This record gives sequence, structure tokens and C-alpha cells, in this order.
Amino acid sequence: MEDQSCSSVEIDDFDSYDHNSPWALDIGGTLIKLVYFSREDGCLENSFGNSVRLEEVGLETSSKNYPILDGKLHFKKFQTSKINECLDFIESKLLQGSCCRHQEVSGKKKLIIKATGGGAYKYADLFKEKFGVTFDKEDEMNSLVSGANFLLKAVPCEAFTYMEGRKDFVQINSSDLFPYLLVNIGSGISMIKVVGDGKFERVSGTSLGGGTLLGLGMLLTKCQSFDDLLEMSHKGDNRNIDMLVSDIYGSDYSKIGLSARTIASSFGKVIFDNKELKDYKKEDIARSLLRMISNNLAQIAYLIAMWHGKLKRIIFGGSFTRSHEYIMETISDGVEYWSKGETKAMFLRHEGFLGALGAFKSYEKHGLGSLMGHHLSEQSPVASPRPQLEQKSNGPLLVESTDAESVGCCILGSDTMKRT
Ligand SMILES: Nc1ncnc2c1ncn2[C@@H]1O[C@H](COP(=O)(O)OP(=O)(O)OP(=O)(O)O)[C@@H](O)[C@H]1O
Ligand SMILES: CC(C)(CO)[C@@H](O)C(=O)NCCC(=O)O
Repeated sequence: MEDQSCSSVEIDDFDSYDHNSPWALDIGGTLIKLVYFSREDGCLENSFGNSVRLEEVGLETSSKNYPILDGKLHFKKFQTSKINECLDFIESKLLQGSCCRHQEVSGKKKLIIKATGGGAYKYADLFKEKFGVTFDKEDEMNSLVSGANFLLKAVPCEAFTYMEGRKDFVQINSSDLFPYLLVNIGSGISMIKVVGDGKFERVSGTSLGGGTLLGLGMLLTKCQSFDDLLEMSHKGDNRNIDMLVSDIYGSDYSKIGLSARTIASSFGKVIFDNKELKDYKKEDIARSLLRMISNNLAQIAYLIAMWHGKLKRIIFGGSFTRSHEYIMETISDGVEYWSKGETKAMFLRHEGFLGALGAFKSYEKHGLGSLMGHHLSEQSPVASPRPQLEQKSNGPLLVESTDAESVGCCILGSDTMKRT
């Protein structure tokens, strides 16, 4: 039963709300992702906590007579099973008057939050009853693609490859971005062929995803959380659980390209061990599970990329990778192995927020203006890692590049917001 313990928030003066405080939610099967904008007056903070005047970074506050709303874009996650924590957070922001935007619908002002993911449907009534907030629903796949395109085109140091312990940033030229395969690893996995802005097809999917890793992990290792499971996997050795080619051949099987270390059968060693679950180290199980799911999805992703026009770029999103080195390494190795070195897996720094960002971006349709940013990451001599440029990007960047939970950004006003 849903917890109704929070008192509902009374909103009696809509005009006191800043109509430029857009919020967007992506409510998935496992996690809720929230992206929201908060205004700051006249200056932005760069990644290093220094204040920067907009003029200093090449943006004039009165540019073209359109307002520029400067502030921060915040990224937050909650567990879907603990949706009340998300509700409490939103309630606290509502009470501060800093959440949502209002929109006039048939003469009445309504509080609106953009929402995507399955929960946009499942929890719409809960939000309505609790706060009087209406979900303006955005399609999940559309939001994922819009968020990914936005990050790939606009944010420096967003996409990177991860091989042999090395992270190399890749700035992709916008004119050479498409087509690519977006593999969104959430609870389940969606594979989307993206051929342009708003042009895509969900070409495949698999139920063996992040939820499978966490679900099996909780059953087999009694871990309490995803972080626990990742932590355990660091210390484990999958060779105590997995059957390797060397376990079967005594050596490699080089004639068909299998090294001695290749996993011939995930969890395959268990069948001969005559042991019980408690006899295995949970760290080894965690490692084995992580390799099994990551290898499998890398292989499927590669096959789908080939099947749908030999797509050279495979970009992995979703909260599963969490910039976790071993996961990225395993996925990269899988793609490298199956493509015989022709294709590289790419990852995104804001990987978990594609859907929420896409939903957030959709405010543009309603005349809110464009999410913009600037070269703030270039402000400091110790700035973020330099991108390995496929081609140098130019033009305005949209969001300050940083791993932090919030990033400096601004919204460039549109015609409907034009100053008089
Ligand atoms: N803090 C966390 N708690 C639980 N799972 C996590 C966490 N961090 C990362 N994960 C992993 O990420 C997965 C969820 O990813 P994501 O948020 O992209 O999916 P979702 O939107 O909840 O699912 P779906 O899109 O299938 O509805 C989990 O299944 C788990 O493997
Ligand atoms: C159902 C969704 C789209 C919800 O995000 C996702 O969990 C998914 O793509 N699952 C895989 C379903 C399948 O294609 O078999």
C-alpha cells in the first residue's frame, strides 16, 4: 500500500512560484532519476567552486534581448521501492517554492512535472493526490534518445571509451554522430538504433539486465545493495565459479580463437564441486555474476549493431555501469572480442540520466527556451580530462562538464520569454 503519511502541500499562490524551475522525473523499474534546474543570480559556479560571471564565459545576460536563466542542473536518484523518499524531497522543495513549473491549462494554473519511464504511468495518481502535481508524460524511448543526443552533441568530456584501465574521452562531431546503437542498461535492456534527432527505432531488448544482476546477486550473496555487490565483486575471483576453456581443454583452443582464460561456461564449475552455496565466497559469486551479465549484454549489443546496418558506434547508457571500471572493462572487452577490434564500446558520464534529461529537454517544446552551457570546463588549468577529439567541437556547449551531482548551466530564453 502506498504511504500517505506526508501531508499534502497547499499551493495557494501559484504566481509566487518561479515558472522557470523545470523538473523532470524518469521513474524506472529500479531507480527514480530526477533532474531539476535551480536558478542562481548573475553568476555560475564552475567545477572548482569558483564563481564565474556569465559575461566572462562569453554569454551576455542580455543576449538578443532573450533572458538567460543561469543556475544549476541537479541530478538525483532514489530507489523506486522507496518512492516516499522522492516524494518527501519533492515536498520539501514545494514548500520552499522551488519545485515544478506551472502551466495554464484551460484557464487554470496547474503544477506540472515532466515524467517518463514506466512510473510516469504507474505513479501519476499518487503524485496528483499527494501534491496536485500533474505528470506531463514523455515517451521513455524518445526521452532516452533525446537525452543521449543532447549529451553527445553538447557536453565536452561526456563520451569515453574504457580499455585496459584507461579512460579516453571522445568528443564526437555532431555532423558525424549518427547512426549509433544506444544500449540502455536499466532493470531490463533496450537497444535503440538512433539515426537522427527524434529519429530512432527500438530494435531489440533483453530481460537479462541490471535487475537480473542485482536480483541474482541479492539471492546468492545476500548483498543489501548494488554498491555492496560491486564492492564484493572487486575482491572476488570468478575462476572459482566459472568453467574456463582451460578447465575443459587443459590449455587454449586457439584453432577457434579461444584463449585458455576464456569463460567457457558461466557458473559451470559449480556442477562438479559438490558444494553448497555457503561454501562459495560471495565475492567470487558477485564477480562471476557481473561478468556473466556484462559479457552477455556486450555480445547481444554487438550482434544487434551488426544486424542493423553494421553500426560502428555502440553507446551504453543506463544506471548499470555507474562508471564502474570492471563493468565497463568487461563490456568493452566483449565488444572488442566479438567485433574483432572493429567496434569500441562507448560510455557516458551522465549515463543514468538520459531519460530524465530527455524529458527535461522536452520543456523546450513549451517555449521554456534551450538548455545551454558554456566552456566552463575550460576555465581552470586543472580542468576535466581533455577530450580525445574525433573532430574539434565548436559553438556553445550546453552543460558544464563535471561528475558532480549538479552542474552549472543556463537556459537561453525563447521567443515566448523575450524581454520587452
Ligand atoms: N543505487 C542503486 N540501486 C539499485 N540498482 C542500481 C543502483 N545503481 C545502479 N544500479 C543498477 O542499475 C539498474 C537500474 O538502472 P536504471 O536506473 O537505468 O533502470 P530503471 O530505469 O530503473 O529500469 P527500467 O528502465 O528497466 O525501468 C539496476 O538494476 C542495477 O543493476
Ligand atoms: C520495459 C523497459 C522498456 C522499461 O524501461 C525495459 O525494462 C526493457 O527494455 N526491458 C527489456 C524487455 C525486452 O525487450 O525483453
